[in-house]
Amino acid sequence: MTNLLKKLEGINVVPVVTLDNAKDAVPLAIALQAGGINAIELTLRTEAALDGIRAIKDANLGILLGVGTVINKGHVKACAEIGVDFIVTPGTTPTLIKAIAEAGVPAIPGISTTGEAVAMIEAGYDFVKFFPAEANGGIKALRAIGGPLTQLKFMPTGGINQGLVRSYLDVSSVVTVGGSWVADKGNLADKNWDAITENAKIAQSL
Ligand SMILES: O=C[C@H](O)COP(=O)(O)O
Ligand SMILES: CC(=O)C(=O)O
Repeated sequence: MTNLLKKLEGINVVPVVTLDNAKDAVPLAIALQAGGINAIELTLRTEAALDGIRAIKDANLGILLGVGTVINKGHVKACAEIGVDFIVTPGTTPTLIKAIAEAGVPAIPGISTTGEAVAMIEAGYDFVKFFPAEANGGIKALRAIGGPLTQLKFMPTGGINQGLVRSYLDVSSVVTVGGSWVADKGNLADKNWDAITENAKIAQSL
């Protein structure tokens, strides 16, 4: 997983996006890249998601292509077939982690407790998602969970906004944070790519 971690270092925020229209995927990815963010996490929460993910893959933009809300074997298989760069899970079960291992796709498994974090260390991971970060106690909880687990790096996600990013990035175990505000629903619906580029620039400057 170290490779993936290295690729995400220096990216302040991985935009988490739930697409309603697959046709928006490529212009969105280009808008993020124009703002200096070379990664995206598209969630598998809509019908449009897989077509959007395929469109970004086929466009060969060089953006780090992540897929979120991966919660079953079918999702993992689809990600492996498309050849995405990484999988993100909101939470992780033994069945799911086995499917991910068998598919051989890099992943950032979601955890919210110390026990789950230890289970991911057991499974061979050194980089996990802390989700839902703010609802789970935010930075205070993240520091407490990570305290004894010095080998673990984190991508906190959930409830993190522009004002909170810097304080998360200042935690030494945090590599990057996930958040939906960079490519928010309003700007996506309006196809306001310039506004999304501007949000990305701001996120990268924090
Ligand atoms: O499900 C929530 C997303 O992963 C992150 O969204 P949020 O940044 O709006 O909390
Ligand atoms: C929350 C998130 O990033 C996911 O659904 O995987």
